[in-house]
Amino acid sequence: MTVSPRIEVHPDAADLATAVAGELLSRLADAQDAGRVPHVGLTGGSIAEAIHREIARLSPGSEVDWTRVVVWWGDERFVAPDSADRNAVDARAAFLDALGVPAEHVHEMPSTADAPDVDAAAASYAAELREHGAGQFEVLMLGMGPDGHVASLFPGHPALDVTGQVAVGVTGSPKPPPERVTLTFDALNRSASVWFLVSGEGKAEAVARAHAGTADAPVDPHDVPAAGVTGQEETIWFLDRASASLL
Ligand SMILES: O=C1O[C@H](COP(=O)(O)O)[C@@H](O)[C@H](O)[C@H]1O
Repeated sequence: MTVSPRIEVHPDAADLATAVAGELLSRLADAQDAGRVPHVGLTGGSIAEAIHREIARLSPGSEVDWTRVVVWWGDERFVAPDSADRNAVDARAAFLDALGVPAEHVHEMPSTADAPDVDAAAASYAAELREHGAGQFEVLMLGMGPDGHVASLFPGHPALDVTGQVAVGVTGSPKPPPERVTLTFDALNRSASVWFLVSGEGKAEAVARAHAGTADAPVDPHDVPAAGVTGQEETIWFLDRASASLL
């Protein structure tokens, strides 16, 4: 069953970051109360960085036990492990290290130090994920680029058509760096909750295009890849006013 996406608009990027961080802490605490060890999918990008800082700030006032949280990524740049281009480098610096998430619970995608090429990196991450439910995260957070890309699935790119795989290597990404690893649509669509995190006027047109579909004429994910991802139980688009301005 597909559940209709919900749109939540916040005044600006700072409010959006605070709201998402607060909601995530509350979901994680609820999951732990219910006896689960929540698995969360992280993303990169400008608004994600602000959210990570808010998670670190708000966490001490929450009930979340970070030793019982497991983190994964929806996509990653295939570069050196300590490169500032890595999505994981920001997340580690902003909150994972400070909050004491155990190293064995932090599942980074392979870097150039871990795998010979993007295909090997994708195969290795897929195997790791398959041991843990192949991407059935409690919450999967995703950014969206101004071109509508999600994770590292870019409009018109062959990776969009990969099925029956959990992860795929990407070469020739239109946004640098060119080599990346991304979860496929199959895997991105397995999570209970999918949260899109989108801010800024530069994303307004892509947001409007992602939501322009109808039952008879759905948006083609080849044009707007973000439109091809939904959660099993909920899909929430967390927007600021600027990114929602063309809805
Ligand atoms: O390249 C990427 O871009 C998107 C969005 O980034 P933003 O800076 O435009 O917010 C991000 O979601 C993705 O994880 C990342 O690899």
